[in-house]
Amino acid sequence: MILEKIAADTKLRVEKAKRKVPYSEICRRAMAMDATTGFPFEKALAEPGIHYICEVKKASPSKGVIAQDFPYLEIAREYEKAGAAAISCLTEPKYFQGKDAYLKEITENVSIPVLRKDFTIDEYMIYEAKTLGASVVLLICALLDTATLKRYIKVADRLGLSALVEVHDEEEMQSAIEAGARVIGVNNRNLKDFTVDIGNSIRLRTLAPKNVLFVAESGIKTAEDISKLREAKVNGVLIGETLMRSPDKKVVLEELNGGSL
Ligand SMILES: O=C(O)c1ccccc1NCC(=O)[C@H](O)[C@H](O)COP(=O)(O)O
Repeated sequence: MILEKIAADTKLRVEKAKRKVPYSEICRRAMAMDATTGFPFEKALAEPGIHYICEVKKASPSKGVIAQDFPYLEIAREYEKAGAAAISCLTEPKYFQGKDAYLKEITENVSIPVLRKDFTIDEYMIYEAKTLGASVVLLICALLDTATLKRYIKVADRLGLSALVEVHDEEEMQSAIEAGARVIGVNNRNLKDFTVDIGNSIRLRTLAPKNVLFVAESGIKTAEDISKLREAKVNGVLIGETLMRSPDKKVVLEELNGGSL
C-alpha cells in the first residue's frame, strides 16, 4: 500500500534529519519556544458553523502534479484573506513535492493556524513541526498504534500543538478515541485504491464523541458536498485539490460555502 511506502521513505528522511540536527537538539529548540499557544486550531473549529482548512499542495500520489506553477506563499495568503480557518501545508517531499521551508515561510507570514501535513512516524517530527511554526500536527491512525498515538498527543500537547488524528474506518475511530484525540479527521480517500466517498465522513460522524472536534478530509468538491457535511454537523473540512486547481480561491470558497465565509 502507498502509505507503507511513504512511511518507509519518511523513516529514511527522519534518520537523515537526525544526523543533521540530533534528537536532543530538536527537543531543546522546540521546548525553548512558547507552548502557551491556547491551541488556536481547536478554538477556531469550536466556533459555530463549518470551517475551512485549505491545503497548500503541489502534487499527490493519486493525482500526480496538481499545480505546475506553485506560488505557495501567495496561495496561503489568499486562503487567509478568503476566510480560511486554517492552512494545511504538505511537507512530504517525495510523493507530494512538499518542503519544510514552505511550512516555515507560510507560518511566518499568516496569522491563522497551520497544519504540518506529513506522515508522523517518529516523535522527532512533532518537535520539528514546532520549530517550523506549525500549530497542528497530523497523526494517522493507520501508521500508529493506540499507545503511540497517546504518547504523540501528549508530546504535541506539551508543545502547545494540536493533533489532527486521522482515521478511515470504525476501528481507527476507536483507537483515536481511546488515545484521547480532541480533533478527529475522517479521510474520505481509501488509500488502497484512491477511491473517494464523502459518505465515509457522514457515516463515521455519529461515532465521534460530542466533545471531539470533527473534520472531513479529501474529495470535497461541491457546495452540495459541503451542504451534506454541514448537515452532519462536521466542524471542519480539509480541502486540497479543488482549491489548488482554481485560480481564484476566494470565489471557490464562497461557492462551496453557498455565499461569503
Ligand atoms: O491524496 C493522495 O493521493 C494521498 C495518498 C496517500 C496518502 C495521503 C494522500 N492524500 C493526503 C490527503 O489527505 C489530502 O491531501 C487531503 O485530505 C486533501 O484531499 P483533496 O481535497 O482530495 O486534495
